[in-house]
Amino acid sequence: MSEPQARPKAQIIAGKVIAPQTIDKVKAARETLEAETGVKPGLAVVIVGEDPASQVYVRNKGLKAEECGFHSETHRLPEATSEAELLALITRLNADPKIHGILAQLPLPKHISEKAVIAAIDPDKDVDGLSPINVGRLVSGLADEALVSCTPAGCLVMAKSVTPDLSGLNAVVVGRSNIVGKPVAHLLLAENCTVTIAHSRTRDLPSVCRSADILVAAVGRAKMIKGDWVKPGATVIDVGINRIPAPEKGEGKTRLVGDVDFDEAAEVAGAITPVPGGVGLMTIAMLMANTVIAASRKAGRPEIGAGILKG
Ligand SMILES: Nc1nc2c(c(=O)[nH]1)N[C@@H](CN(C=O)c1ccc(C(=O)N[C@@H](CCC(=O)O)C(=O)O)cc1)CN2
Ligand SMILES: [Mg+2]
Repeated sequence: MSEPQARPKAQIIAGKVIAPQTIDKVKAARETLEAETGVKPGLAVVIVGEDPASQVYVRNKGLKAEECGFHSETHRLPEATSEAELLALITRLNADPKIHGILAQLPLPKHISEKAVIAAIDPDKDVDGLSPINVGRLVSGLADEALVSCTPAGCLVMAKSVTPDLSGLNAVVVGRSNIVGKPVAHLLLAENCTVTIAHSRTRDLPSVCRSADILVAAVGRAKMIKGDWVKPGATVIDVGINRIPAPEKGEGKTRLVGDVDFDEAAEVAGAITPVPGGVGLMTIAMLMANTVIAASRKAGRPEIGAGILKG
């Protein structure tokens, strides 16, 4: 009898491959929408203050919107902007027919309520999918009306790139944040997965994780999920972005790692997203998708935007 073959290492679900595929679909849908209705999707990004990382994300969102052929506006407001001034801008953008998507880059300065700002955005223009109305639509299964937040939506695209039909699979989501854990759990439920949301009080977390065909890690704790927590052949989606010391790169240097111990998990999983270069790269692609989805609904042609997330 021949020796059994060593199991190959996990397939890498690469954001640098899947995000451009999503952007290609966005561009095609934008072209169809404009050719058939004359509507050009418009995205308004609002940033308050000088946070350097936020500046980079906002610049990348504007550049990507231009690359997709959108009308793109970036509103840069000083740190001292009052909540009332920001709300007045949101009101103007809500009423502007050129604008189909509005987002306020987070975090906002401490003197401004993020909750109040997000709630002020017209839910049909809330391309971050963070408003209570859009969360409610998602939970109620109103997929045709909801705008789904970008990181959870990106997780789903990545999981479906490996297993297009998730129906009946066991999904475990580690983390119960409003921004990732809860929405990703509802997206998986809508795909007919059997979903468990695990969190800091979950008993025997390793064995709960080992029950997962789809394991989503969104806790914000570096390398918490070990290789022997992963079911052989499972798909692992790592949402964590944690900066840790990297003395091997030199004194004071750091590197990014996920919530999953990648080297261990990749020996066991069937497929896994890396950090960096995984889910993070999908966030801006899904924002572009949501902008076309919002514009095509407004133009009375929802199927054009909906096509981006099919097949
Ligand atoms: N209004 C919003 N604010 C914020 C969001 C958001 O979705 N909407 N998310 C983050 C910031 N963000 C986009 O805004 C974002 C974060 C990370 C990445 C990304 O590509 N990460 C890379 C690693 C990048 C690195 O090397 O530092 C990766 O994971 O590979 C994109 C967008 C908070 N604010
Ligand atoms: Mg605040």
